[in-house]
Amino acid sequence: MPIRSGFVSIVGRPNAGKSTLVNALLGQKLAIVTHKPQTTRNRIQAVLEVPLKKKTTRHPGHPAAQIILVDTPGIHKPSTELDRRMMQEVHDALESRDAVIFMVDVTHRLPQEGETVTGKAKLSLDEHNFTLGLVKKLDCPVILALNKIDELQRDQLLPQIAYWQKQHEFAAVIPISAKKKDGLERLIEAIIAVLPLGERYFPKNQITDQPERFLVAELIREKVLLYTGEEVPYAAAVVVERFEEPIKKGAATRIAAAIYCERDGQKAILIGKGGAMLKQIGTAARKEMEYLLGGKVFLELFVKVQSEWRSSRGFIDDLDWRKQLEDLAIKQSNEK
Ligand SMILES: Nc1nc2c(ncn2[C@@H]2O[C@H](COP(=O)(O)OP(=O)(O)OP(=O)(O)O)[C@@H](O)[C@H]2O)c(=O)[nH]1
Repeated sequence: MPIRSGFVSIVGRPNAGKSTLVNALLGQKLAIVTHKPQTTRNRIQAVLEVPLKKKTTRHPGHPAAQIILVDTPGIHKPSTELDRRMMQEVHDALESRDAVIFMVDVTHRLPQEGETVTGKAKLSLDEHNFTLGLVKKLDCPVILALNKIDELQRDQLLPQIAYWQKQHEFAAVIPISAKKKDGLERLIEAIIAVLPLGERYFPKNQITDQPERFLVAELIREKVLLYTGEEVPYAAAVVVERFEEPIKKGAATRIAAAIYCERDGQKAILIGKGGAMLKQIGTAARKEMEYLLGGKVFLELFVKVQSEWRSSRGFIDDLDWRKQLEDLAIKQSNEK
C-alpha cells in the first residue's frame, strides 16, 4: 500500500504557536507550551500517522501518510551562545526536510509600506524580515499557516492573506487556530499533497524519537517558565541526573533533576520561601510526568548555580539530549 511520508519542519517567530500546533495535531502533549517567547530550545520530532481517506463525492480523499513534524525554536536574532545554538537547531531542521510549515501569528501587526519604526517596533520588524528572509531562501514547498484566527475578526483575514501571498509563492495558505483545533484537517491535507511517496521512517506506534528522560526535563522547565518571572525562565536549564524505571509493577519511576540558574538571587526565587516555589514546580511537573509515563513518579529537584551558563559552549553541549544519550551509553558500557 503506497504511503506518503516525510519530514516537515515548523518554523516561525517566537510565540507563533508552533508547539501548540504539534500537540494539537498529535492529540497529545509532547512539546511544552507557555505564553513566554523562546520556550522551545531544541528541535522536537513528533510522528503523526494519518490514515487513508477514501475519495467521496464531497472529499477528494488522500493516501495514508506518516508526517514527521519537527518543532523548532522561534526564529530570533541570537545574542548569547544559547541563542546561537537555538538558531542552529532551526537551520538543521531546515536542511533535511521535505516541506516546511511557516507559522505566522495573525495578531501581529503587519509592516506598512514606507513607514519608519523605532524601539520595540523596530526589533519586531527586524525579526519579521529576518524570518521572511529565511523562508524565501527555501527551495522546498512551504505551507503558510496563519495561526490564532480565533483572535481575528473575519474581515481582517483577507488583507493578511493578500500581504503574505505577495511575499512568497506558498504551496498553500491555511488559516488555522492551533488552540481551538480549527483548520487542522485542511492543513494535514495540504501537507500530504506535497509529501513524496515512500516508506515509514518510524514504527507505526512511535510518537517521537525523544527519550522520556528528555521529555520529563522539559516538563520541569515548562513549570519553571510558568511560575517564575523576570529573567529566571531564560536563565533556567534542567538536567535529569537520575531516571530509574520502576523495579516492579506499580512501583514509582524515580527521577532526580537539577534546575540550573545563573545567579544566587535566581536560586532563591526558584526555591522560594521555605521551599514553596520548588515544591509548586515539582508537584505540577510530577503530575504531568505520571500522566506521560502512565505510573507513579518520585521526583527530587535540586537548584544549582552555574554562572553565565548561557554563554558557555561546553555547558550548552552537555544540555543537548543527544549528547546526554551518548554519554549515558558510554557510562553504561564502561560499567559492564
Ligand atoms: N489565541 C490563540 N492562542 C494561541 C494559539 N496557538 C498558540 N497560542 C498561544 O500562544 C502562546 C505561544 O504558543 P507556543 O505553542 O508556545 O508557541 P511557539 O511558537 O512554540 O513558541 P516558541 O517556543 O517561543 O517558539 C501560548 O500562550 C499559546 O497558548 C491559537 O491558535 N490561538
